[in-house]
Amino acid sequence: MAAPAPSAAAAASASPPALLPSPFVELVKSPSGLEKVVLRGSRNCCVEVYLYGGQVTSWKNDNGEELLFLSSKAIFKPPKAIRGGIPICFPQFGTHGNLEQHGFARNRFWSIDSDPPPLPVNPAIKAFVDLILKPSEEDLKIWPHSFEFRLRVALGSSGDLSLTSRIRNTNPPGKNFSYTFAYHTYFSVSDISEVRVEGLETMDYLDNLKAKERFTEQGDAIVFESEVDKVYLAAPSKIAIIDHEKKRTFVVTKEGLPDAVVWNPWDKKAKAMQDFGDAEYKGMLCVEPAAVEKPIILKPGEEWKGRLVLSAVPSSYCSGQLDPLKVLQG
Ligand SMILES: O=P(O)(O)OC[C@H]1O[C@@H](O)[C@H](O)[C@@H](O)[C@@H]1O
Repeated sequence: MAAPAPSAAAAASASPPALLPSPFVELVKSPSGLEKVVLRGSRNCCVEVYLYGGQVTSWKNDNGEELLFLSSKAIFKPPKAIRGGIPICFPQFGTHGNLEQHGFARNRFWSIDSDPPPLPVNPAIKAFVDLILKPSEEDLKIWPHSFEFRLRVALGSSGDLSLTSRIRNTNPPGKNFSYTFAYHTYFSVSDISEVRVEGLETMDYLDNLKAKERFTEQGDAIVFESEVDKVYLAAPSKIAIIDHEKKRTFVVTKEGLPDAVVWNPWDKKAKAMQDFGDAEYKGMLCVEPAAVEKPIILKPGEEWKGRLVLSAVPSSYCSGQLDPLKVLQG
């Protein structure tokens, strides 16, 4: 049976500076009392990751502009997941199973992993941190599987943010497990009605607003005029979110994650959420690389890897000069 994951306080007291890989990485206490790791890049580029949820809550570019949405009403206290940033949905996405919505990884305390198994060296990485989550005795009662979930959060020298998840089945022989997963990424946008998403045209999707019924998207880029909650199936590895007003394009690159969820709660649902401002739906959009339709199955000893890379590039879409294909193909 796996040892329970240490609490945040235990993680902090067991975290001398040597646990952190470089001077660009710092463990600090936030005003809420929760601990977060701060990754610093060039100029004002910076990423913040809470040990609670293993959750990225902030990603700033060179100019110090925030690129992720974090609700002004977010609650930084268990058992609620933090509303915004990049919650990790594991071992269940949404209501695709019997566990609580989006699984439990997003409201557990993760630890700093000082000695992770090696990952391929990427010279473009400026700062990174490795976190780990193992199930507690309580977790094993609700999901009876032993696992090691390692998460590397890395800030590239050009300001790219990457999240690499490695999930290993540490059950005894013969005990497979299966799970669904998502990087529930909340992007900050200037005005949702000025945003379009490219890369999901003509894709099949399950509509969560219509009892998960399957439909096919039309041929145009996706724009937003009302509540959206769709799981696009077998989506391409690159998706572009074009913010006309900000003249900024987010490029989402995903590996090992076939699906992509697109969510905006719009006005009515926004009002119903305790930890979300009534008008905040106008300034956010979730595009979530995911594995939903086909659960991932791991045998004991097997490991799965799922990766997300985010970059924010200036877009000249307003002038019609940028070829959308170039954005999508990198
Ligand atoms: O409020 P939660 O549990 O964070 O979920 C927010 C939304 O997350 C999205 O990923 C789901 O598709 C939606 O159905 C859900 O409402």
